[in-house]
Amino acid sequence: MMKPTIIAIAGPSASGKTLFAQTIHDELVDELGENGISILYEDAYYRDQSHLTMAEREQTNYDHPDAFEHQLLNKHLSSLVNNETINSPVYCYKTHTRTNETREFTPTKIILVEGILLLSNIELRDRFDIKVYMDTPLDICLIRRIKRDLIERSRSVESVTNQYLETVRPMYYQFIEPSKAWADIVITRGGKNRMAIEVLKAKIRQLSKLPPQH
Ligand SMILES: Nc1ncnc2c1ncn2[C@@H]1O[C@H](COP(=O)(O)OP(=O)(O)O)[C@@H](O)[C@H]1O
Ligand SMILES: O=c1ccn([C@@H]2O[C@H](COP(=O)(O)O)[C@@H](O)[C@H]2O)c(=O)[nH]1
Repeated sequence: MMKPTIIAIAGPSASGKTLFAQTIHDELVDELGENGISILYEDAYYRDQSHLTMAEREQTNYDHPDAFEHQLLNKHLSSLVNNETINSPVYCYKTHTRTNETREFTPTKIILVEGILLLSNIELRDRFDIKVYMDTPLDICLIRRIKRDLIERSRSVESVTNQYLETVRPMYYQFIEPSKAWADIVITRGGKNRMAIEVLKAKIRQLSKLPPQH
């Protein structure tokens, strides 16, 4: 099999990274066939915190690069580029730690990697063939995050807004926003930007036919 092409989709929390990646995946998966396209999540590489109490886990700064095991993600990306299967961790937002399961992840021609701090880390950055940044305004992200986290991540409005003020917003300005400078493509208006989806799909179709120029 040809060497996988790795596409990073970075940007603030609730900017639409997951929706954008999932839409591209779902609209191309049949066309690209078996081993065509898959999504890997940076969030899966949040550190295991099973040794901490729930109260301690709630104090973690999840928007600082140290919250992630980026070294393991980097090692896994290296394996995938060499067409080796990996076992990605599986993270649970409700318990704030990894589960006992892993996800067997077989390399595909196109691998979309999605996460907040992918472009802030130099080793990771070097792994990506295309770097995309979702440039959704922070107030829109906050509204979407409140709605999503209440339904999907068992949070209260108070916990989301406290976390936003204490860590999410300051870490955005310290690490995420500056990492936009590394992006090849900056996308406005979030995960439903139809033209951006079509442009990425066209590039992916082209890359799926050609051996990548590494
Ligand atoms: N352009 C958009 N319009 C409306 N809702 C959106 C849009 N983009 C994303 N969302 C919604 O906002 C929430 C956060 O999006 P998500 O893709 O999970 O963001 P991220 O992966 O960046 O954290 C989700 O509920 C998603 O469906
Ligand atoms: O245990 C956890 C782990 C992460 N978070 C928050 O999640 C977002 C990143 O995920 P997105 O899907 O990009 O929103 C990050 O901002 C963390 O604050 C968490 O709250 N708890």
